[in-house]
Amino acid sequence: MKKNIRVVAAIIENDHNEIFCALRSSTMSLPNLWEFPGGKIEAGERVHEALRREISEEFDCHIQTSQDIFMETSHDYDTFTIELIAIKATLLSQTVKLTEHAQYIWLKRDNLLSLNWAPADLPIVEKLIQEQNP
Ligand SMILES: Nc1nc2c([nH]c(=O)n2[C@H]2C[C@H](O)[C@@H](COP(=O)(O)OP(=O)(O)OP(=O)(O)O)O2)c(=O)[nH]1
Repeated sequence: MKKNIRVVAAIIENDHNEIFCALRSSTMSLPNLWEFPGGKIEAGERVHEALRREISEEFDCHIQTSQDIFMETSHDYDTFTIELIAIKATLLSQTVKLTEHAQYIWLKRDNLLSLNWAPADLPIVEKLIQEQNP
């Protein structure tokens, strides 16, 4: 049976309505694909707590998370099934430092589909675009 992983990801939006997108590096799993930053929820960890920890580890910065879950989606990859939980957030820090990712970019919703996203993220991207063009 395939492994099931629970991953939490942040939809970080700035004052210009741009969203933070992160490029997985060539040495990470799902290399060279774009994602919403986050990572696996550890045993016994609360979802929001896991998200703040992952963002701090991967981008050396702090976020404020929304209480609500924006979207929960699941996707079957070849070797595992992902349950992906997306939560909106804002950046509290002035700077972001990449510790694992290859790159990041702030994009308006209209431009999100120009990136090559991890397949599990596409329903989230689509919901974000619909939010603006209901
Ligand atoms: N963080 C994140 N991971 C995603 C997204 N979409 C998606 O398919 N994934 C996949 C990529 C990875 O296979 C998995 C998350 O694992 P990870 O490697 O980023 O998490 P982690 O930092 O906890 O992992 P680890 O290296 O400590 O084992 O979920 C997304 O939007 N954000």
